[in-house]
Amino acid sequence: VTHRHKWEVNYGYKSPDCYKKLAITINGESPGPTIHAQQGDTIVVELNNALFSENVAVHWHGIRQIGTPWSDGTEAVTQCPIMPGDTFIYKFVVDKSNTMNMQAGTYLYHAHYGMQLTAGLYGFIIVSVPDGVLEPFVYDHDRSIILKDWYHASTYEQATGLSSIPFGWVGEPQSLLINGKGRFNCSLLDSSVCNAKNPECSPYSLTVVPGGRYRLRIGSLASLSAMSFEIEGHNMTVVEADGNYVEPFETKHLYINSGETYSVLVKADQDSSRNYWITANVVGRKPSTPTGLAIFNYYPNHRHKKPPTVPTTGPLWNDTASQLAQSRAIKAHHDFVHSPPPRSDRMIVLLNTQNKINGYYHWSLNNRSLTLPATPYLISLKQNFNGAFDQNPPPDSYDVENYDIYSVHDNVNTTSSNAIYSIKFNSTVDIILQNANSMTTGNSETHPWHMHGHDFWVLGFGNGTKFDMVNDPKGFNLVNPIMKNTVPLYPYGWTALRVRTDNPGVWIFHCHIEPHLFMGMGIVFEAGVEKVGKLPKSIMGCGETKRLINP
Ligand SMILES: O=C1O[C@H]([C@@H](O)CO)C(O)=C1O
Repeated sequence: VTHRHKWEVNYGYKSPDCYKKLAITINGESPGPTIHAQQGDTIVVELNNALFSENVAVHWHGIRQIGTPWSDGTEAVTQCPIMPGDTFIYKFVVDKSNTMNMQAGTYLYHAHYGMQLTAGLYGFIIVSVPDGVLEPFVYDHDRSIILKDWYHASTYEQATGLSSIPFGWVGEPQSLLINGKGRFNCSLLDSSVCNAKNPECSPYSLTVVPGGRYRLRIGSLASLSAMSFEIEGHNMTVVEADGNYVEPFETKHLYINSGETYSVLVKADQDSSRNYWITANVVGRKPSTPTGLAIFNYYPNHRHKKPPTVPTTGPLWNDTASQLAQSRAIKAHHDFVHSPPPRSDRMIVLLNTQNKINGYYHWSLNNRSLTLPATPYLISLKQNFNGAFDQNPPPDSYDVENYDIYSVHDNVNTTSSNAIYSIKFNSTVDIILQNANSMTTGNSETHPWHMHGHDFWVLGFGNGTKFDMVNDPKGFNLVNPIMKNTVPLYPYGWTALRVRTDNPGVWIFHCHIEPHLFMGMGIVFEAGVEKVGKLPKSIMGCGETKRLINP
């Protein structure tokens, strides 16, 4: 089955939290329309860029693009950006089987150009199982909630601040949006700018029937904030993470980072004469954003009847131990374990640092801060445009013995680079993400890392630098690790991943905090690019690819 969508991407004034702001919309909406499909279906999105002054590209987050690496939607990596006025057709399967698993589940889409995710270009992709296939859990109703943090400053000002001297950090968001709705305190502002009576910012209300069993799909496309999510008085049973079935576990708070999706089961089994708060709170960074609010509405109470209670503020923002405990509790469902290969062919250790290059703030991996080339890597590699990017590969590790991750370093050897890793096709690679102190004394931040084109096994998390995969594999879960596409790296800690490079193409692996990616926090790798079929002309038109279209 093929699902065809026509999207017009355009500017629009939106007031999701009552404050009127210039946003980037799809067919007039932010969040954009949800894409629904069954596993194995084909999605076609005909995207017209109606932004008169900027390019666009859209990434299908969690969809592996097996056989269609040019549809990954990553500007400068897999395609030239879509220019103003142009129409581009994305076409891909959700999800073709590879050697390991099929992927029914919960996915996302969002802009992958500049900071257009922050401007509001985001939404859900929901892939259901084929008819007759059973999932390892039951529910009566399927609902979804997308989380976002929201800024009032324009993303152009933010991007300019990030790339200026003095550095202008984006700061904490003004609001948290639940299904595109939040509430900013308008009392000090003119009603033409901030109107508390605007129906656009009435809270999202999820109506449930008493006794009903709900599958709630929760995804976050925050620009910055990790959040804890809670439904007052109701426990949640986690059953899916990033499109993979989880050994069920119960929790009161769900921690969710940007780029992650979860499905939880919730039973509407509480006192049905009232409504309950749904809350989202910032964790991982010191919050200065009010709680995001929505209503868990028991039918037949009025949808907007206020719960009689004070909204929950969630767990302490800096209770890293409980966030780590939840990450560790996520295991593959016992009937859906895809065991990782017992050993790897290569290990890449990535030291995450914040540093300055020529006075500008950057984020770097092993002293390389990613800059993107004018010609997309996928095309350069297929066409042997060797001059299009730096041909010296970045380092596989850093000075593990001597680098003190607990102190501030100048990292004076750091450079901006568009070099990439070349990894053997169909090999097994371990990636150790190693956190460190930022440029602020006593501070290390949480970074959600997202990989394109692959799910990886999450082998383990720890504090400090003692990951020691070779000598102490005891600390790693090789029995029932969950596969994910996005995983957190906690302050002063490490996260260990294993991945099979079984998807020919060029892929980015990056921090999903949009300003951090903007500041260079990612790596690009190539595997099996010689196996990629003929590239469509539609991805070309920029940099050195101009001569391919007009020889
Ligand atoms: O990249 C960042 O910069 C600021 C701060 O470190 C410097 O202002 C911050 O909190 C980040 O996450």
